Amino acid sequence: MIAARRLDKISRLMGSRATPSAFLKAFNKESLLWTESLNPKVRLLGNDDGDAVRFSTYHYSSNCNHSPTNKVLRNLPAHVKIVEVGPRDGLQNEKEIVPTSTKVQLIKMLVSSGLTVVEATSFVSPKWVPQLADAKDVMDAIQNIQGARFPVLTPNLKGFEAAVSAGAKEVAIFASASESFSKSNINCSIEDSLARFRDVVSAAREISLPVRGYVSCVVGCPVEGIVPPSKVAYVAKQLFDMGCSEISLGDTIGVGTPGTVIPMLENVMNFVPIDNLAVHFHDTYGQALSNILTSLQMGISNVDSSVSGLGGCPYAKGGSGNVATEDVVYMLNGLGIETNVDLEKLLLAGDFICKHLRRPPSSKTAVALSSKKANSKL
Ligand SMILES: CC(C)(COP(=O)([O-])OP(=O)([O-])OC[C@H]1O[C@@H](n2cnc3c(N)ncnc32)[C@H](O)[C@@H]1OP(=O)([O-])[O-])[C@@H](O)C(=O)NCCC(=O)NCCSC(=O)C[C@@](C)(O)CC(=O)[O-]
Repeated sequence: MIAARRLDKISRLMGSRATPSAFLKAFNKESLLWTESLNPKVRLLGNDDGDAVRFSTYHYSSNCNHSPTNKVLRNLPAHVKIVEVGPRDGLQNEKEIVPTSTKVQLIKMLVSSGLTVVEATSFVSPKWVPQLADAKDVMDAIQNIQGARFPVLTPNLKGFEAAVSAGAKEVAIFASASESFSKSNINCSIEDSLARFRDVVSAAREISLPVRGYVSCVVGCPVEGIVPPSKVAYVAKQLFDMGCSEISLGDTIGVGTPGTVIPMLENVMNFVPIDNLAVHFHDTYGQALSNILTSLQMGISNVDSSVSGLGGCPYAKGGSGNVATEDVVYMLNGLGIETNVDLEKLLLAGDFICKHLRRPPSSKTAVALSSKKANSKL
């Protein structure tokens, strides 16, 4: 039986989202096992028959709709927030510059499918990313669209000020866990970028604007190869400590598998509360959905994706598009996880932009449904 004093301490630690090491320090294995059985928000990781048992505090949704008897599914969140990045991450990498009116129509269709966060554009140098040079015009045209938030990327104060005067209500800054990628993407070192971002976050704070922080190259870098999880955790912590409300962890070149994603997430979770984390997977090796499922099982409930799998960073050679939003929604529907997204309407948005780009829709879901339709006509 655990004494009342100890119980009180356990609940205080849980309330404060204590790190696993704090739990380890404060309690013995028995009390943790006991706590786990009472509260699904605390979970043991690894085997528990040695001295070096690893513990982790995962914060799960309390109203999860899965049967607690299913060990694989019981820890999944009941709801996932999808951050649609197609109009920004998707279109920044297209050779052809998409007209503003097409971008705006795409955003409208995405919102009408039920997506509540649509990253609209970037206020970056038009010399670096000419595809998004019409950022102000896009923002002007979407001002009156209801039902969604439209964050935009801002690499520095110049971009932040332009975004705010164009009506942005939410911005995102983007750092990298790889020194080489930081230089090629934003032309400065990681430390210099963090100093710039502090200025952006403090300017945003003054006008109560939420700031999202990206960390790129969280498992691999096109130049440096493997990126150590501790570097990712360092940059994520810096962004969180400076005031970012959500940290999106980007596998920019899509090389991750659950084998590399799990240790990376474990490291980051030691410093950033899980509710403030999002995952952003590119699908170069077809691993994005397994990485997302793994992340959900670890307690993440914010997922970035791009309609029809558009995307890629012009400064990340070898990377391919993001995971397709249609495929994420299909998987989440299958798992009984709410997204509030209407898959049919989302497919229409994918079809719309792919027609414009003169290519067939490339989400697996769109391909499967169109061949099903074709077969049913035979
Ligand atoms: C950061 C800079 C600007 C530095 O670029 P720089 O050349 O080092 O900047 P600078 O301060 O020396 O300025 C050079 C020129 O750019 C102008 N400038 C300076 N800032 C801005 C601005 N905000 N908006 C418009 N113009 C700007 C500035 O006024 C000047 O104009 P000039 O005097 O030559 O006419 C540049 O490197 C840049 O714009 N990089 C953006 C690259 C980018 O957008 N990459 C893709 C997004 S990141 C990504 O996709 C990854 C992510 C987020 O999806 C996650 C993942 O997948 O992992």
